Amino acid sequence: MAEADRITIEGGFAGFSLMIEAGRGVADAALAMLKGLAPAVSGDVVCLAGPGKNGGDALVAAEFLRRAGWPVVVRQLGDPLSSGGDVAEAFRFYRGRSEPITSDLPQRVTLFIDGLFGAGLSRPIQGELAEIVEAVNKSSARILAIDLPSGICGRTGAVLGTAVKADRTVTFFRGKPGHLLDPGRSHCGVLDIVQIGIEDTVLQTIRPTCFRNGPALWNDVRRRPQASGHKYDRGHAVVFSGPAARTGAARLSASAALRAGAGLVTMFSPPSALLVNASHLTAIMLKRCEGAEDLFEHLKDDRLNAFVLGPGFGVGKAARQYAELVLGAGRLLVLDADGLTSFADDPNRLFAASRNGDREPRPRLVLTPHMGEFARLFPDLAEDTTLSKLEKTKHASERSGAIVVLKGADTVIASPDGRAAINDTGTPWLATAGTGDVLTGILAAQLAQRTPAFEAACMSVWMHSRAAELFGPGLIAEDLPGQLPTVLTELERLAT
Ligand SMILES: NC(=O)C1=CN([C@@H]2O[C@H](COP(=O)(O)OP(=O)(O)OC[C@H]3O[C@@H](n4cnc5c(N)ncnc54)[C@H](OP(=O)(O)O)[C@@H]3O)[C@@H](O)[C@H]2O)[C@@H](O)CC1
Ligand SMILES: Nc1ncnc2c1ncn2[C@@H]1O[C@H](COP(=O)(O)OP(=O)(O)O)[C@@H](O)[C@H]1O
Ligand SMILES: [K+]
Repeated sequence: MAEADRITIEGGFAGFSLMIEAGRGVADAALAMLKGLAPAVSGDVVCLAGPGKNGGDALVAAEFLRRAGWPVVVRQLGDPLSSGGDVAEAFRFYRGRSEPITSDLPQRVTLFIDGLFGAGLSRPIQGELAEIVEAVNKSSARILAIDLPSGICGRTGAVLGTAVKADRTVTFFRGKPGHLLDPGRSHCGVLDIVQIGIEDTVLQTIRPTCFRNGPALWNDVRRRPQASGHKYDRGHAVVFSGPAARTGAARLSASAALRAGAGLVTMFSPPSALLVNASHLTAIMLKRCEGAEDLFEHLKDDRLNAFVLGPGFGVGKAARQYAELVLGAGRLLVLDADGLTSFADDPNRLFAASRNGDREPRPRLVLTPHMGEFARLFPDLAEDTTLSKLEKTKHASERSGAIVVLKGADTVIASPDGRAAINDTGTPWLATAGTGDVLTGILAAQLAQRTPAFEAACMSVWMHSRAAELFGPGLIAEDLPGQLPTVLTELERLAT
């Protein structure tokens, strides 16, 4: 954002014009929150203005709200005139009341506008400032944050000291990782991104590598059935089943793979589980697979192109051998759950198999850990409190040569080439047993259809979340595959 600012100002756009547009965007969002209320009988709109440009934005917004007839009070931290530049200009632009900030906040407040700190937060909020933030959070008034809720780190989403819990956050030009990564995400409330005169062309110079996940990122490379296509054109996905008492997870994955567009799906089952699998499967095929030799034979059919290993499989030697055989045969692999845990004692062995002597420049392995599984493969990264979830995932991807999907409410997807995406869609109803298994199947279907692995992973995470949103409350894992046709229909509509 600093670079976007710099290029824009260098191009002849005055810094204060950006601040005017930012303040106007904040005032518009405030007016939307105040809609239906009458200024004459409402409490004050209290603008908390910090010492930097975030405070400058607050002062500009205060002036627009004052002109719109609202009773505005500014509580100022520091001396804006001594800050100079755009902040001093904003202070002169504001024609209303201003007092130094203390923890003794006005009593009748309709709306707080939080312009204490934004991108310039440089240390934890402490002392009286922390008391002020807590008093704001406790008040029954609504809270609108400028750029970032004060106390949230824009790079990591972490709370530094304490942080404002906003109902709404207005940011400018593009979002920051801290808007999408927890706990920042939940402190933002509804996120509005407003345009303030920075041209999209600055992105050609900045070349961002981190994205908010969504169809714009991948819908044009999404593979779809061709008019004269054959089922083998859509790939043949394979899911490894666990033993007789643990077959459900693999079936969830397999049915999601079929629904998500794989042309064929086969379950490879140990002999003990053949009967129980057979009694549940129809369109999904079933093959006996007992040990490395069997798998080696099966891999001679090179139409089998994308594999899922892990859900319900069991931890141990078999998982390690199978993963190495599949990768060694040049196939695509989604490794999840027990498949990941099986490499906990020797993650480098997995990373070596992933790189396969670096013969293939494109990643063929996708790891889908939740934070617990991630910590088993990347303990140092998991422990490092200086790294954001985004940075942890990026480092893990670089180290392993695999696409890494670090799951959670704020799933992060990273590629060894440096690209990353943060997913902020979905619902908390996804936190239920088996939904991760469904994700592996959706992913295998995209890989089977030969979508590049990073885009395949981003797309699958988004489709999985969208399926949950469409189903709504009461979701269980079995419900997700049934929503995929609607998700695919929506994506078709977006593509045309
Ligand atoms: N990018 C864009 O396109 C545009 C950006 N704009 C706006 O600019 C904002 C960034 O402005 P900014 O760089 O002046 O930083 P900001 O967040 O106001 O804070 C810096 C001040 O806070 C202080 N301080 C920090 N932490 C502290 C703590 N814990 N406790 C106490 N003090 C602390 C810090 O002190 P220092 O670290 O220097 O000692 C410094 O004085 C951005 O968020 C957006 O709103 C728009 O105007 C339009 C275009
Ligand atoms: N609070 C949440 N909001 C949105 N998605 C969530 C939330 N909690 C979990 N998820 C998603 O649900 C899935 C859970 O996967 P996982 O933990 O592997 O469960 P399981 O092993 O039972 O299948 C992941 O895709 C994760 O991103
Ligand atoms: K703020």
